Amino acid sequence: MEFRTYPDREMLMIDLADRIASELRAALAQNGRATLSVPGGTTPGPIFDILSGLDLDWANVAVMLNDERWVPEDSPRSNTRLLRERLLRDKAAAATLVPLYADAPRPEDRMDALAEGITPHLPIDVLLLGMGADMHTASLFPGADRLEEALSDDAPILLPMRAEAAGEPRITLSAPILRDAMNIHILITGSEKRAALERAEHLPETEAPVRALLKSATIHWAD
Ligand SMILES: O=C1O[C@H](COP(=O)(O)O)[C@@H](O)[C@H](O)[C@H]1O
Repeated sequence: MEFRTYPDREMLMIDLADRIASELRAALAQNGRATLSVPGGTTPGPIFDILSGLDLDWANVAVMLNDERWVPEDSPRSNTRLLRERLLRDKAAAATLVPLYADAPRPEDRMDALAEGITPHLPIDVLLLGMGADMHTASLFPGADRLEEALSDDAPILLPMRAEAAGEPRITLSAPILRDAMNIHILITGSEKRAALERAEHLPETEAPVRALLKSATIHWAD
């Protein structure tokens, strides 16, 4: 694990967006297409704003979420909504969104169809992860009902996930799919998350799910 500290959040967002763009360009040069997988939540918005204006062959980039809250797209809780509003606009409007939500009462009702849509876009070229202060990443929450299954090496691509801290039901990429990504970045801000990440290194994955991704990740932090 590599830990990068930035003088402030603005520098972090500019630098990391630039690094993500370079990695996407390298994947495009090598394969003619690239897959970018990103978190939702409150932290990555500024990176999305920067990326959306960068010159890149976006028409050959597939963008997907690491996880989604099972809420319709007009909900303020929808990660897909965040993606559409902050990333898939301007130059990045040409990218293809690989959906992680479909209109159905439960994630289980659409799991297979959504996984089928993801398969052609694997492995992920560039993975950006967030982390909660409870050490969850994607929707791999401590204490979640299907966490052990999602952490196992033979986990399916996608799993439904329910946890008290999660609020609504979730859908998430599993740990092996996330771990298979060519480039892995974890974006965290503030002292609480930094302390949580340092704790995670010494805890089992069931208590600190982010640990499942730490080995090959670069952590990007600013206060
Ligand atoms: O619920 C979620 O939380 C994490 C962390 O979000 P943040 O608001 O603390 O930045 C996020 O990475 C994940 O994608 C999201 O669904």
